[in-house]
Parts: sequence; structure tokens; C-alpha cells
Amino acid sequence: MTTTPTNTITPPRPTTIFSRTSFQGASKEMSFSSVPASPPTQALSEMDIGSTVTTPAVTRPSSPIEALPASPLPSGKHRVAIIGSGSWGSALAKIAAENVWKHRDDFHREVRMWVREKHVNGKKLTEIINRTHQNSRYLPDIALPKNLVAVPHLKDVVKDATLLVFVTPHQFLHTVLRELAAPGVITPGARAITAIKGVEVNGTDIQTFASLIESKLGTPTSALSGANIAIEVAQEQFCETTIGVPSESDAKLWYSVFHSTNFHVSCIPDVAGVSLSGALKNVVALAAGFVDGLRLGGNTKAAILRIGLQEMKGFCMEFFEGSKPETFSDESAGIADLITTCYGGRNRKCAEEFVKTGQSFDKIEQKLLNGQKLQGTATAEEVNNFLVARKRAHAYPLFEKVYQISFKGVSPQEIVRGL
Ligand SMILES: NC(=O)C1=CN([C@@H]2O[C@H](COP(=O)(O)OP(=O)(O)OC[C@H]3O[C@@H](n4cnc5c(N)ncnc54)[C@H](O)[C@@H]3O)[C@@H](O)[C@H]2O)C=CC1
Ligand SMILES: O=C(CO)COP(=O)(O)O
Repeated sequence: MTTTPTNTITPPRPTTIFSRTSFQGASKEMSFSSVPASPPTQALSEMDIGSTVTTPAVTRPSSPIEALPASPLPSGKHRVAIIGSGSWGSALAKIAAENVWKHRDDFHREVRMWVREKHVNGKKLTEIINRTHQNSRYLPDIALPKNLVAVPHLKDVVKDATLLVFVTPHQFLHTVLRELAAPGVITPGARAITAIKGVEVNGTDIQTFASLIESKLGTPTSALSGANIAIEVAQEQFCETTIGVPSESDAKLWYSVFHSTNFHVSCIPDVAGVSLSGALKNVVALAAGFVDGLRLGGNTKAAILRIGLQEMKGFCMEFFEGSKPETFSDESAGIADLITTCYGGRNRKCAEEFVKTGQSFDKIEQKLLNGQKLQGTATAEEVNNFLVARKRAHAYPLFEKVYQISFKGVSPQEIVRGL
């Protein structure tokens, strides 16, 4: 494809952007402060992987795949595939397609996006997106670049792709992974990143989605999360995001794919912290919505945010070895995402409606979200199941109350009692 994207593309800036970003290597600290925004192809090669970087230790079940070293990243141009096309999937796809066009010496120009086929006003959604360059169903009125191509079959989306971006609602990740884990589907050496917010719980075990993807596909997997309400990002309002990476070379790759003038990327070596902050802030956002529904004021909501942040950080420190408290206090993925979601997110909005109407979350999701998916309620349930299994629910009273109010008929008024 040789057509230009609809949005104006500015040339790469010779800049130093990896502020606050460093890796504690086994023998020395590696700072990214001098890495150019558009690194040359050589810098994107596999050569750096594992040389001096210590991958942060993360709690995860052992798997035969994880025991093997990652295959080398294929040489030549990288090909980006976006797996998911909801509001966040489409907004991230827009940024990635604009950036690969900018860096087309290093990347294939076409970015394929998996669109689960649907009919909108009698027409296929993939055809609408490819003809109008808008996702009228999930991100209306936003011009998408012309080098972003909607594709209905997952296997066609990932064919020859070396960089896989996972951004489905978390409910559907297992189905996607089952299809991708079949032999010959994924390009050997491919890297992955997840922007999905949630956790995977099995009894007393908990796993991030980055770890789940890595264990199923054998792809070194990063995590992207931040104060990123999709529509505001798509409208190119300035914001920041955090990418937790397993190595410096992965940081360079994902930085090239996502950093832009209005979407500032900070890479840190804390995949678990970034994943967990994104998942757990959705539980706190439900509490914030309960407070709004009860018409309590700013002081109460601020208290909920503070206590929620403490529980988010405490949970990650307790169960994910090697994750860092600064991810919660200093990064967009922590405090900033908590704030934006507790004021402008879907979880907050639906929880407020839950208090006002007494309807179930399923009904509210259908009524208010127009096909988009609520993530916080399932996460509240998963986290509660895990904490109960570990006999630690009492140590996280806010998480416990959100679960009980959402699923056990406990009065929303209880949200502020006994914290
Ligand atoms: N929307 C936002 O502002 C942000 C969302 N996220 C996270 O990104 C992830 C994806 O969220 P969104 O893109 O907003 O999705 P969304 O909430 O807009 O959901 C719609 C998407 O779900 C897909 N879908 C519906 N039923 C399906 C099924 N049975 N199988 C497979 N796919 C199905 C649709 O095809 C569509 O792509 C979530 O984990 C969310 O928490 C993260 C940051 C911002
Ligand atoms: O994760 C989000 C912003 O970063 C969006 O949160 P909601 O799913 O509550 O809208």
C-alpha cells in the first residue's frame, strides 16, 4: 500500500525522551536518556536482548516455553499487527499506523487491525473502516490513517507480523490466544505488547496478561498502560503512557511504534507493575463511581483514591516480586490513570448508575456502553477470589467492599465504612 495517511505526519524529532527510564542491569545501570526517538534499524535488532538487562522477576507459573530463550527477532522491516478494534484498539492502531509511516525505513507501511466482523446498518464493519477510514461502531468521527487496514480473520492479521499489539477486552483474550497458539500462526521471534486491563486468576495463582501471552505464544511481552481515555487520545489531546518492558531492545521497538508528540511514552522495566496498575485502578474506579452515585463530595472521593492507590501498590508488592512502588506513585500507569478513570472512565460511570438505579452491571453495560465492555467488575471478582484463596482479603478492605457491593447485594453505603 502506498497511499499516505490522512493525518499530517511530521518528521521524526532528534530528541531525548526516555526520561526517568532506566534499567538496573546485572553489571551496570543502563539509561535511555540518549536514545534517539527514531532509532536506526541496527538499534532495533535482536543484538541487545538480554546482554546487560535483568528482566524484573514476576510471579508467574512456570511453563516449558518460558524456560526457552526467545527466538531472535526476524531481520528486515518490522510488521505491526493490532489484535482488537474497540475504542482503545482503534485509538492505538491510529497512533501505530501514523508512526510506522513516519519510520517506514524500519517498518512495513501497512498495519493490519483485527476487526471481529459485524454488520452496521447492513454493511460489514471491515468494509466501512477500509472505505471511510473511520471505525463508526467503536470510535466514531475519528479519521484513521489510510495505511491502517481492517481484516476480519485473525490469522490473516498476524501473518508475517513481528510486533503484535493485544488490545481486546480481557474477556476475549483466551479465545484469541487459542487461535494464535496453533503451530505456524505466529512469526518466530515476534514480540508482543498488551494494552488489556485485567488479571488472570486460577485459585491461589495470579498472572498478568503479559505473562499469560508470553506463556502461550513464547513472545517476550511488554505492557502498555496509562491515563489514556481512548477518545481523548484519538482526538490527539496531549497525554502520557507507560510501557513496562522486559528488555532495552523491546523498549526501543515499542517506543518507535507508540511515542508521538501528543502521546508521550515512558518505558520502565516493570511489566507487572504496569499491568497491575491498569487492572486494579478499574476496581478503585468502581468505588469512585459508588461515591458519586451516593452524592458524596470531593473529600470522600479523594480518600477513596488514596486508599485505592495504597491497595493497588500493596497488592502488587505483595504478590509480584520485583515490581516497583514508583510505578504507582510516579508513572502515568499509576496515579495518573487512577485519576482520569475515577473522573472520566466507563467503570466510574457504570458504578454511579448502579447506585442510582439498582440495576445489575450487565444491564447497565448494555444500556450505557453501546457495545463497549466494562472491565472493572470482572477484575474485582478475580481479585477477590484470589485474595480469599490466599486468605488475604481482610488486608484489602476497599477491594473487598467493591466486590461485595457489586456481586453480593451489600449496600453501596458500606463503601466508606471500616476502611
Ligand atoms: N477504551 C479506553 O478508554 C481504554 C481501554 N483500555 C483497555 O483496552 C482493552 C480493550 O478495550 P476497548 O478497545 O475499549 O474495547 P471496547 O470496550 O470498545 O469493546 C469493543 C470491542 O470488543 C470486541 N468484542 C465484542 N464481543 C467480542 C467477542 N465475543 N469476541 C471478541 N471480541 C469481541 C468488539 O469487536 C470490539 O473490538 C480493555 O481491557 C480496556 O480496559 C485501556 C485504556 C483505555
Ligand atoms: O483505562 C482507561 C483509561 O486509561 C479507561 O477506563 P474505563 O474502562 O473505565 O473507561
